[in-house]
Amino acid sequence: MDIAIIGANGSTGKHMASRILLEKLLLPTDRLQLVGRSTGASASALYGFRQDLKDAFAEHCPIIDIALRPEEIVADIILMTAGSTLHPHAHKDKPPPSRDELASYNRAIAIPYAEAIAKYGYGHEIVIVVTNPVELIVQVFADHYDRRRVIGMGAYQDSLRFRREVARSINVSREAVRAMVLGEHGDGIVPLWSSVTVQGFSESETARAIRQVRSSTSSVQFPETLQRLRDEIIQIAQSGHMNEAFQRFDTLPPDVRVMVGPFLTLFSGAKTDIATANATVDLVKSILSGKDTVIAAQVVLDGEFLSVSGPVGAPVVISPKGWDGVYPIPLSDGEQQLFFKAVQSIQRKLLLWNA
Ligand SMILES: NC(=O)c1ccc[n+]([C@@H]2O[C@H](COP(=O)([O-])OP(=O)(O)OC[C@H]3O[C@@H](n4cnc5c(N)ncnc54)[C@H](O)[C@@H]3O)[C@@H](O)[C@H]2O)c1
Repeated sequence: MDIAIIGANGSTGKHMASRILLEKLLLPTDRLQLVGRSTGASASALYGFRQDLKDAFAEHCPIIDIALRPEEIVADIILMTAGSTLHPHAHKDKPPPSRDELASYNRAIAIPYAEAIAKYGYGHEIVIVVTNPVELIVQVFADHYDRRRVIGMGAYQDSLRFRREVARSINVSREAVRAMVLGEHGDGIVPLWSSVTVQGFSESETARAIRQVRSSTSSVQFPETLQRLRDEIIQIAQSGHMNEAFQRFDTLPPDVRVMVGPFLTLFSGAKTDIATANATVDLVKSILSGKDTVIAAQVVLDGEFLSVSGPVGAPVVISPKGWDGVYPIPLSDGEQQLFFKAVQSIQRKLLLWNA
């Protein structure tokens, strides 16, 4: 089993590499490939990073290889995390960060990798996309390669966050909560309250707990609530009271915290790289386990879920072969409306970004 990390010199890539070695996911005969650019800082820094990894994990290190061209990638699982990231605009006169800003830059980075994997790869690689905007980059890879082997991380991580935030609000452990977030990894997230189950709670106890912590009575009202509460938090953060902003954040409803949490983290000047790397490696572990698992992830659909075509966060069954099919999870009317709105929003953006 070989794993390649495209963008290994970046902060998310580095955390992924270190966690993969820490968890001993690879045997000494397996290979971890660190992929960077032949120009720029990674051309030399990756050699130093490899040395640091060897130093840290000497006893159980796999072969660590460096690739500085897309066509040199050889791996069974490819983690795509190269690209520009959101920068905080923690200033009143500047607009909040937008995923749109990243699109054309990151699309141009992804295309040569997608082309090279299609041309030189084994044909069985699984590509996990972390780079944002995740729907666009998933589409880029699926345009060149088997769409069933391209999985975007956004909805997976949003679902983990949703589970954690629901658990925190109702005072149980995250492991006790099952829940999914579909739609867009961004403003068009669709938290599925109808999918929430809590271990040890009856249906009526779960419904009561949800009523107490949910942001809006219906999913359709969620975007408006999210916008209003995010604006409030931004205002507090922009006035320089970061501690107060995080304190107010803690009182927000769980579905709103899913979106505002990473936003506020970036706004504070920190990054979401550790959580993202951890979630990505968890997904790799799920794939390696060989068991069919249902997750939410960005995939390119061809009518399999609610007759939608194109990239969107959907419930899929993953296995070592990629995503085998969708899991037909029922959505409430409001959730379905929100989901279709997210699909339209993604498609509008893709038209713009691909023009
Ligand atoms: N899905 C999520 O929840 C999530 C969370 C965090 C970051 N991200 C995304 O992951 C990406 C990386 O984020 P980061 O914080 O690690 O950024 P970073 O700037 O720390 O790292 C990006 C790395 O990509 C490398 N790179 C640029 N062009 C390249 C190329 N052509 N080939 C190989 N490497 C190249 C850069 O040298 C850099 O090392 C961003 O697009 C970011 O938006 C997604």
